[in-house]
Amino acid sequence: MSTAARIDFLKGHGTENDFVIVPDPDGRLDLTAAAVARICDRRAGLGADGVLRAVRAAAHPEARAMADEAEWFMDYRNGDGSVAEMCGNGVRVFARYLLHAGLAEAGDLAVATRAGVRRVHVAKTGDVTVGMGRAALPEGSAVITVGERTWPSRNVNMGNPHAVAFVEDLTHAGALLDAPGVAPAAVYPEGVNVEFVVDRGPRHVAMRVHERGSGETRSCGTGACAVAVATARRDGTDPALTGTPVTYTVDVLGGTLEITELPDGTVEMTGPAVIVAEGTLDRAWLAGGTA
Ligand SMILES: N[C@@H](CCC[C@H](N)C(=O)O)C(=O)O
Repeated sequence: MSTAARIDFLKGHGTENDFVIVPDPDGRLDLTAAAVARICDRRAGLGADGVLRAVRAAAHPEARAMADEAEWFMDYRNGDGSVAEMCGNGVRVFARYLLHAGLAEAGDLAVATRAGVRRVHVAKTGDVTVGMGRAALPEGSAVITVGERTWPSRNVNMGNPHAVAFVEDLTHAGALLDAPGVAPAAVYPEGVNVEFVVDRGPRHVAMRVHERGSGETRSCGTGACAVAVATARRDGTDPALTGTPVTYTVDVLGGTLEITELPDGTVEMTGPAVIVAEGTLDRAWLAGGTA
């Protein structure tokens, strides 16, 4: 385990879904759930929706099997310290970080995640495109409740679980300070990210999200993919049936993402990813001290 007094970090965001990036190439850092929650605290810490620890795939037990395909593993944690399988905005920011740090060249690269290897196209500047893999549409659906209102939802898995509910007005989701009701809870034994969706125009929707482990965020990349997939089923534009790719523009509170589903069921996401700051964290503070 590394014992340096200071730990490097960077801060970045993708459509205002913000992350603290912790470079840990050799996997030496014992990044506990409590330490992640401390970093993500918006008052007493740096503030972020989640943490992206950058570890060489060969140095991480969960990623070693992917090391032939991807040099780097994105160890993603939610703001409360919990582990999640995948983060769509995170993987764009992660790729931007690799370029920024000189650890990868512009062009095509692969990133190992708990949901498998994701292929990313990243230019020197501008948007980043990620192959998000195949969406799964598991059996079972849940009813979402906020206050007096309820909606049926569509179960979409993008490596992580989503419940997509079409609503009349995004304000009906309320303040989203608490997680919406999801019943029956057994549909999502590991918890779920909940998206609320309204139409904005042809193949254009807007969403809000309450994320498992992070609360309401200003964007969720896997959530936007889940929304596009659910909307294509609703609209009858499912590429597996039409044989034609379909692209949805998904507005989130922090910007806009373009999501394309291909006839083979794979999903691509394009959107911004920026690094905004770099610094060091005090190890004693991270371990729970007040230093
Ligand atoms: N914001 C992310 C999703 C992060 C993980 C999620 N909260 C979960 O627990 O599944 C994204 O951009 O996809």
